[in-house]
Amino acid sequence: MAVATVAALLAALGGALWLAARRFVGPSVQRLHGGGNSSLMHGKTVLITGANSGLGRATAAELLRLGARVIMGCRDRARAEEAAGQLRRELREAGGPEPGSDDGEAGELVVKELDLASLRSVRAFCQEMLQEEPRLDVLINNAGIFQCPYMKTEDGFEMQFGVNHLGHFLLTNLLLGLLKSSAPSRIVVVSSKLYKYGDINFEDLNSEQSYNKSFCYSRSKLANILFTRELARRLEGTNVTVNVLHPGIVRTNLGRHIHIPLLVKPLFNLVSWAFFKSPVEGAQTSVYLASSPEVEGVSGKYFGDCKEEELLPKAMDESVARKLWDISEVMVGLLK
Ligand SMILES: NC(=O)C1=CN([C@@H]2O[C@H](COP(=O)(O)OP(=O)(O)OC[C@H]3O[C@@H](n4cnc5c(N)ncnc54)[C@H](OP(=O)(O)O)[C@@H]3O)[C@@H](O)[C@H]2O)C=CC1
Ligand SMILES: CC1=C(/C=C/C(C)=C/C=C/C(C)=C/C=O)C(C)(C)CCC1
Repeated sequence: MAVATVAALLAALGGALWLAARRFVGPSVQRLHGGGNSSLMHGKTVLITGANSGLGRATAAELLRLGARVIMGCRDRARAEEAAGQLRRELREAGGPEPGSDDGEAGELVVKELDLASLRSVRAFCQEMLQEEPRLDVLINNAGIFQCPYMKTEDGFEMQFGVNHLGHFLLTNLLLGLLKSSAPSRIVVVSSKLYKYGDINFEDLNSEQSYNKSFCYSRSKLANILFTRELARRLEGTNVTVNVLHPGIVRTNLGRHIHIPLLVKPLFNLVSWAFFKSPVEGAQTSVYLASSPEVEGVSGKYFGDCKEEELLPKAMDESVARKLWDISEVMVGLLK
């Protein structure tokens, strides 16, 4: 018994040391696209949804560093202003471009209110964008909600499908004119590998007959991919590209609806610290698709770790993609 306890303690200690070594010895951040060019995004305006937290915040930081003017589309103004203040401080400390300096609008951060769970908010946001912004070079559909209890959006849609797919569907459609007039321009969609476990069950898109929070998340992420592929088809010849990505597993606030007993939480934190990507690491594919000359003209593709990846046949089904587009148009009121 005593031998078994000592062996278990030694194994735990060894494991902890190995994890610590893995964190501290390896490179701190891998910028997979070698993004050291601090003027790559000068003169470009980028809109990022959900930019106050996690991947969106890290994507904003990286694109600011590359000289972009970044609009943060966020549902909570106070949280967004706090994140914007931190991002401005970090940029100053890193010696990046000062807003209002000779670099013009390089490094400028603008906060605008956008609640993707409200079609009214999406419409008001887009109206403000069209009135105030002369151009939009990159739209990053990043905001997301993961495995929440059954909830409905203001317009009566199941929350994960409503925010992750429908809100972004309306947003993108209402901004397409601005993106086209700013071409060459790009749309980047943040999906997840978990799309593999989803299906588009057209007969119950609001999950009123049954609700499974994992399935509904996966379905919304499959919808992101089908949307991207159908939009790429519709945008052929316009010089507006659209690509979709999975970021890997990343240490963010996305797991806020997962209940973990208090006593087990430290173990989860240790595991995520050791094995999950940091937000900056997770943001690299978004930044790559938003800025790299390597993907100029590339459209309708799926990426992970800055490389194109294959999709399951269900994510490439053109008839499902078209049907989802048509139904989404009706759901968000673009077509009566
Ligand atoms: N983290 C991961 O391992 C993975 C993440 N992803 C995807 O990455 C994207 C970013 O998530 P991540 O950074 O991890 O998670 P976070 O929870 O840290 O960030 C999500 C962002 O989305 C915003 N958001 C949520 N609901 C709404 C809404 N109704 N209107 C506007 N904004 C909203 C949040 O705002 P607020 O702070 O106000 O809640 C927050 O800014 C998501 O699309 C997610 O599905 C995909 C695969 C893996
Ligand atoms: C680590 C960790 C958590 C787990 C989060 C997870 C497991 C999120 C996974 C998200 C994925 C994989 C999304 C894919 O699209 C909790 C529960 C918040 C508690 C604190 C530490």
